[in-house]
Amino acid sequence: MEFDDWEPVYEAIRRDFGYDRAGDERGRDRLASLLETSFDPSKLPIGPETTVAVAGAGPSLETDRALERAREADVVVAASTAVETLASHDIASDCMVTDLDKNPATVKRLTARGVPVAVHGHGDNLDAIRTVVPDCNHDYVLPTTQAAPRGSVRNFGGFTDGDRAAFLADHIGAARLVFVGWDFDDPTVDPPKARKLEWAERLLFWLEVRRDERFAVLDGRRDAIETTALPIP
Ligand SMILES: Nc1ncnc2c1ncn2[C@@H]1O[C@H](COP(=O)(O)OP(=O)(O)OP(=O)(O)O)[C@@H](O)[C@H]1O
Ligand SMILES: Nc1nc2c(c(=O)[nH]1)N=C(CO)CN2
Repeated sequence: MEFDDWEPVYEAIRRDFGYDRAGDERGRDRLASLLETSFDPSKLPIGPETTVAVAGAGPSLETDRALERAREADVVVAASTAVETLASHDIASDCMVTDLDKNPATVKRLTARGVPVAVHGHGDNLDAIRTVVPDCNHDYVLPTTQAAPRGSVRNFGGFTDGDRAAFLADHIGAARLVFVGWDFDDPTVDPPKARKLEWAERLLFWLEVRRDERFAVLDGRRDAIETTALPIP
């Protein structure tokens, strides 16, 4: 995903949530100032033959079906707390994607063990960046932004941790994406999180159109997805 393609969608998200672009750029610049280099995403074992399980943190992640599909995948890219849920079932994540708002100890531990973590900087996690990133093994931190990329900080597209995981796997050239632990209609989430999940759903729809793939997680939902903000013909 080139930033030019992402930018109009980012603008729509930013307007919807009232995020300040300058704030997101501060998040990006804080990451850039702490990290001169980035983990090279092409080192992830993802390629044209690879099925990637993109794990979200919805309650369905602990169902037998979801765990089985995560085990069957070649590679697991997990969003935020999905890493611990999978680990509690002896499933290791090959990469974590996070904006550091829930489980910083996991971020530090994974990077220390050589598991890459895509750390997202935005206008509302400046303190977390300052307190967590210096304690990570920088060789395994992949800094990301939703604003324009700069220095070591990349933008692969995506907004919530889970859909950014999907855009990252897409960028590296995954053959197939399967989604586990995705519950768009989860009644246990608060209204702001529900709105974020609405955007996540739109973004996954955009991604499947771009990839010319059909994500089963969207089956039965496509007709109701609001697509006006998406550059879909
Ligand atoms: N029902 C759900 N509840 C939470 N996350 C979900 C759900 N369904 C899908 N997801 C995906 O799982 C990701 C990880 O969720 P989690 O609640 O652990 O992290 P988070 O740090 O609050 O996420 P974010 O900061 O992106 O909102 C979400 O970003 C979202 O993309
Ligand atoms: N400025 C800003 N950007 C974000 C935020 C957020 O709370 N503020 N949350 C995200 C995923 O939860 C992704 N991006």
